[in-house]
Amino acid sequence: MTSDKQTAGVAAENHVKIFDTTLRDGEQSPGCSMNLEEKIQVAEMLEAMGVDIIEAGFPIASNGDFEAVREVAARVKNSRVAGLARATQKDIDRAWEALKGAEAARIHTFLSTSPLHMKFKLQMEPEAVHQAVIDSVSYARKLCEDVEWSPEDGTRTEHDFLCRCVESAIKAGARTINIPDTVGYTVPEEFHALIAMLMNRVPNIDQATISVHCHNDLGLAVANSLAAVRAGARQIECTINGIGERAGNCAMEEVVMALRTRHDVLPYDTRIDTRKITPASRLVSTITGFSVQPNKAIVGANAFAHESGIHQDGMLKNAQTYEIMTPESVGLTRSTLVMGKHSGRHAFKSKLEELGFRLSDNQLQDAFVRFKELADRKKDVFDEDIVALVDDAVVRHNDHIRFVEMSVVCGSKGPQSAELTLEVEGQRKTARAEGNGPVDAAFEAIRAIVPHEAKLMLYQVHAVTGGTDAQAEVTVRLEEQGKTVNGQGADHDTIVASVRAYVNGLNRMMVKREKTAPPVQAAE
Ligand SMILES: CC(=O)SCCNC(=O)CCNC(=O)[C@H](O)C(C)(C)COP(=O)(O)OP(=O)(O)OC[C@H]1O[C@@H](n2cnc3c(N)ncnc32)[C@H](O)[C@@H]1OP(=O)(O)O
Ligand SMILES: CC(C)C(=O)C(=O)O
Ligand SMILES: [Mg+2]
Repeated sequence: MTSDKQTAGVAAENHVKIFDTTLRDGEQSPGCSMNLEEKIQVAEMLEAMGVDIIEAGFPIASNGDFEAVREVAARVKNSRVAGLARATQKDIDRAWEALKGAEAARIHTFLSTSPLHMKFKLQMEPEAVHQAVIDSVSYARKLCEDVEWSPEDGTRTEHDFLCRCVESAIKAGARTINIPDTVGYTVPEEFHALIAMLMNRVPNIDQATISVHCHNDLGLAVANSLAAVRAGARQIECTINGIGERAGNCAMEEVVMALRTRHDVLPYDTRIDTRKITPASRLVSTITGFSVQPNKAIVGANAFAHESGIHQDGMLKNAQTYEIMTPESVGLTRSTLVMGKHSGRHAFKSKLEELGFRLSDNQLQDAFVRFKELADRKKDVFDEDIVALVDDAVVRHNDHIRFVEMSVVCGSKGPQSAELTLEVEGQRKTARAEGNGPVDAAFEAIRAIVPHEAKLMLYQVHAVTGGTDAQAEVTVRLEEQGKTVNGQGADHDTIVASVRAYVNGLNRMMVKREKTAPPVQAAE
């Protein structure tokens, strides 16, 4: 390990460390999967935002997770990189193996402490759990100077036992004690009291930073995290767009903007460059296929939109009448370049930068070709069109299966049919199929070209802008042997967008199959 960084040890009085777990808990969202390249893109964005600690994955879980943690650890220089491990030597060894190349690393080890989890899940007596906490933290500390320990299901743990485990974990060398509300059960007053209780009762608590990790099952993850900070917590675990297990985790954009906007009553600072919030949200939504609900705080499409007359009147007179923060403060810039069929590559690139995208040359080229095609067909090309189109180009990068062309016969007479050409591992294949409507026929044609077991669980169409020439954005969810993935596609033709989305889902399923291949077992 290299030198101690600002992120190790006890936090400065009013500084709240941001521990982002988009790449670990976020990736545990049903339907979510990121490949290595995508994880690196997200990690680089998090580093650029000023995230203190990036939890890059759970290295024992799969070879894909191990490689992702190792690559992120090797590349990221300005944030600490953490890897998750259960309370076993093989998990901790595997995490350290992935992390040891990092400029600043953290092993995050956890063990359930609630009666319910100990009895039914771990099938361990409390004494054995307590001993395992000491053993796992001590072992991790032999490898890495920065160790975080979490009592899983902390908010449903008996207080005496929680205090005892926390004290022992600190004695064993944990520098951060993270209190997870694993099932999103607590409420702000109760969580505040729990953190205050730990601050008062655990004798060596001042040797560690208290962290919190809140889930959103009751929609309280952000409120609970803020209550904990008021009680003395100085690290918040969160994810971009609040993605994560079940209803998700505390949303980074919300908690950071709450601290910034209400600094008068919450006088705590983070290192986050809030102008990177919108691009980060877009990147994560594109990569995971999880669209952001329009009324989502901070990053939803409507978060800064004003439609009713009285509000618009107020906004024209003084924006503060209806805006408690500026769109610019979260990186939402008002458009300066109007795009159309006469726009060139330079303007397109500038527009993408204005919208917060950073594309490789190949992605830029793909997106530009599609932009020109769209501009030829569509009178007004809005920012939303460009976002949808670029999302599509980014998503499709490195695909094994690619859409080439398609024609459909549809209408009320039937039978509806589709003739589709895909490129599979570089080879063109064509199939014709009939179906119950053109989308069904097109999906049948995909199944004929790429036979697979996955079932279509969800099919959703959304118009990117108004007007009959609007682009369609389609989301599908596929399920195969209990594993789910989301696929997204955009096109001015709804059926083509549907095929793009389905093909994207199949590509993601291939990544998921690779990632869930049995992990290489480290020696016990
Ligand atoms: C609250 C959270 O977010 S925890 C993190 C959740 N994330 C994940 O689970 C990531 C994906 N998971 C996986 O890939 C797999 O579950 C693996 C590779 C981690 C483990 O796979 P398997 O060895 O097949 O075990 P499986 O998942 O079926 O069961 C979990 C085992 O870990 C044990 N376990 C759970 N938590 C812990 C812990 N913190 N420390 C030690 N053991 C634990 C369980 O008791 C169970 O043990 P058992 O097999 O003796 O009954
Ligand atoms: C691993 C732990 C911190 C977790 O994700 C949870 O308890 O929710
Ligand atoms: Mg969690």
